[in-house]
Amino acid sequence: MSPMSSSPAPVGHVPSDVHSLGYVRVRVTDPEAWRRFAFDVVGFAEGPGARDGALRLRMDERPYRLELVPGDTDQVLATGWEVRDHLALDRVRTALEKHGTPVEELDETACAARGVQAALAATDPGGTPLEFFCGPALDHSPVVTPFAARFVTGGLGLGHVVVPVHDADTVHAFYTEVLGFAPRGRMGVPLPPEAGGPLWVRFLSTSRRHHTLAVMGVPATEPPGLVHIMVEMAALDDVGRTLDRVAAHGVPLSSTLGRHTNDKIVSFYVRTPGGWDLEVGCDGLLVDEAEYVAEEITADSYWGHDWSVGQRG
Ligand SMILES: Cc1ccc(O)c(O)c1CC[C@@H]1C(=O)CC[C@]2(C)C(=O)CC[C@@H]12
Ligand SMILES: [Fe+2]
Repeated sequence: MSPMSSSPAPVGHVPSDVHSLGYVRVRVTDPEAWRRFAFDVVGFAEGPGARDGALRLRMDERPYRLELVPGDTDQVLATGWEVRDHLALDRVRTALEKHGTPVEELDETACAARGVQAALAATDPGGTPLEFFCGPALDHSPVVTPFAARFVTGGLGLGHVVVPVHDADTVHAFYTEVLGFAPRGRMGVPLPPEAGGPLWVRFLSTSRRHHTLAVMGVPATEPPGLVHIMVEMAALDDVGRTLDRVAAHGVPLSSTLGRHTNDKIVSFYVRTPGGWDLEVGCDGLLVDEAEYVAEEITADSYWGHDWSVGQRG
């Protein structure tokens, strides 16, 4: 490009080497319950290439976006952050090392098991296990989901993940200052007076998706280390039909349908067999970074999202 040409930064550009939430790997104690939940209730496609009894939930041209590994705890194994290429992966490694975060390079076997060219493993200051990877091997066969729902992924990644953290400020600083995530605002969740001040949820992203990560400040973290994972479907009818199947199968809801005030997503939350929630949504906002400022939302939703449904017997 000639030095005279001034091409504006693309709308929504966040200057981070982290491109998107590429995958999440979770250990699960009940793979059979997960099989029914994933394929008969939610309607993921089954992805190819799973090893050792793992389940691969496919949403798009990736062999999986969620990988469920059988084991004796329900626990997040890795949030998998995708970078553009091996050069970006090197820069991420340098940034982590400079910050003093130990980084481990995944060997060829581990990369082959994940279907990626190269990957690093680290742990964030809140204790969430991280992987950074580049070069995902694609599956070009048609994405045939059981109920014909289509998922919104692509450059926006799989959706978002919310993790519980003890020290939200330190974790927020790690993602913003070390990894270049853009702050996308916060919300204070009121607690009963005896519990002290509000519980803060802070939102972050590397793309036009309003948030790909949120950290929820809690007094103490414990497994599964996940509050929820959000997946976005292409149409309200996909979400509505999924809600019908949740009811038909008697799977417990954690929250009714509603529209969030920050990412504008219309979603509901359903309890997974892993003891954390899956948020199924549609109609997410595409942030224009040129216009955006980090805001504080003072209600989680414009309407709906009745969380008391999850507390009922
Ligand atoms: C507030 C909000 C905006 C966008 C989202 O995608 C989203 O998941 C939320 C809700 C975050 C948060 C939660 O996940 C656990 C239960 C919480 C703390 C509530 O009880 C209200 C806000 C909820
Ligand atoms: Fe969410």
